Amino acid sequence: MFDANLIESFFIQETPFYYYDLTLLQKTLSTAKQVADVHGFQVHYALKANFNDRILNLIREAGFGADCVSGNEVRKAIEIGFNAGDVVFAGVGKSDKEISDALDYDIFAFNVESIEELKVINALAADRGKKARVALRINPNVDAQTHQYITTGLDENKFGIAYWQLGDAVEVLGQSEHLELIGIHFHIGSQIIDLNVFKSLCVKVNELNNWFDERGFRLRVLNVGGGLGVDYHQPDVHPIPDFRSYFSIFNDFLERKPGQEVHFELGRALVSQCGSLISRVLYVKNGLKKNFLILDAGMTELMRPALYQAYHQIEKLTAATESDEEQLRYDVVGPICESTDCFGKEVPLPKCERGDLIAIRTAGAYGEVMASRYNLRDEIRYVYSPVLTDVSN
Ligand SMILES: Cc1ncc(COP(=O)(O)O)c(C=O)c1O
Ligand SMILES: N[C@@H](CCCC[NH3+])C(=O)O
Repeated sequence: MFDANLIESFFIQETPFYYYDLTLLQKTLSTAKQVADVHGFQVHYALKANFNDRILNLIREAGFGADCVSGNEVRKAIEIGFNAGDVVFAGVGKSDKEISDALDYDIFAFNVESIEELKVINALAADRGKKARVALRINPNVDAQTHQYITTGLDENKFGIAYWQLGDAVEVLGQSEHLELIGIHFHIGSQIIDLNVFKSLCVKVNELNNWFDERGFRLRVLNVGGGLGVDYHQPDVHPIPDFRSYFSIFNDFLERKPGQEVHFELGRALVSQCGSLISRVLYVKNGLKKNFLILDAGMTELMRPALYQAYHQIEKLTAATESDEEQLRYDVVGPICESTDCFGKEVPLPKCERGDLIAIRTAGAYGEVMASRYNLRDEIRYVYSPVLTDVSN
């Protein structure tokens, strides 16, 4: 990802910053879009993964819709130029104001997460003399086989409507003149690597699709959410996720009824690999038990390692003139006043010194967006590679 010229250009930048390879982003988007189109699938990009303006613009231009989790994300999507008719809004705690604004924008659909929320949307739509399109987010109790902190589709998770409440939900829908049920929605978790998990999801979606059909609801949309994982260990081997295998599973295992649309909400899979956090070594501290590499970036810039003990590949970016020397092992840490401010332990790296540049890879998703000002840190900066003019290259 980093050639000598690019690394030279990094040396004159103030660090830390996010580097976004927009060429890789465009290739990722066009691959995903082409494969989705083959099956007639629609993809809404989950803004929560990264809502950087340049990135959102490329995603909109590539023909994706937007999946939002807050009123501000809905507004952002509209400001960037996504059609309101391509915006969906999920979230367990939508406020009255967020719902009202989304109704005023006339978004495509609300993914509704509780029976109470159905009633609130109905009342707010009634105030406006409108009919709100809703999909029921159902918790299918499917184990996503991912980190327990990012599993969302188990009974113990707060997300979605439980099976046992579906009868009540249907009753409320029957009494709600200002709601139109357009579909069912699922999202079982994030960074899912075992694609068999999605087969299990399809089984549940098929059962529920039949359940609604038997009760006279002709669902227009089956929305299976996002969750496709990326290769954090070998970003250069798998810079683009295997969208072909992923979409094929849904093509093969989902039983679509005539006219039904299948929607996805991918976040991480589209934007992770195009982003890296670039940082400078401030100090090399040789302790009794460990060697520490103290960077000018910390958990405030990328909190995934501190929050989930997430692995990110760490690389020394060497100027063209330098030769690679002795390999050492370092605990790579930041300047924040927390012991969890650590990007990796015992990381094998060429010998480092003050001023060296370090890249923390696969940071395009849930990186910049989760940055904080803790310790009154600076606002995060970013640098972009040029965009491709011809995406087919
Ligand atoms: C409802 C919903 N849709 C889509 C996503 C995007 O997930 P991912 O980035 O794993 O594709 C999330 C985040 O987990 C989500 O909560
Ligand atoms: N923020 C998480 C994933 C949660 C996705 C949203 N439900 C991550 O960094 O992996």
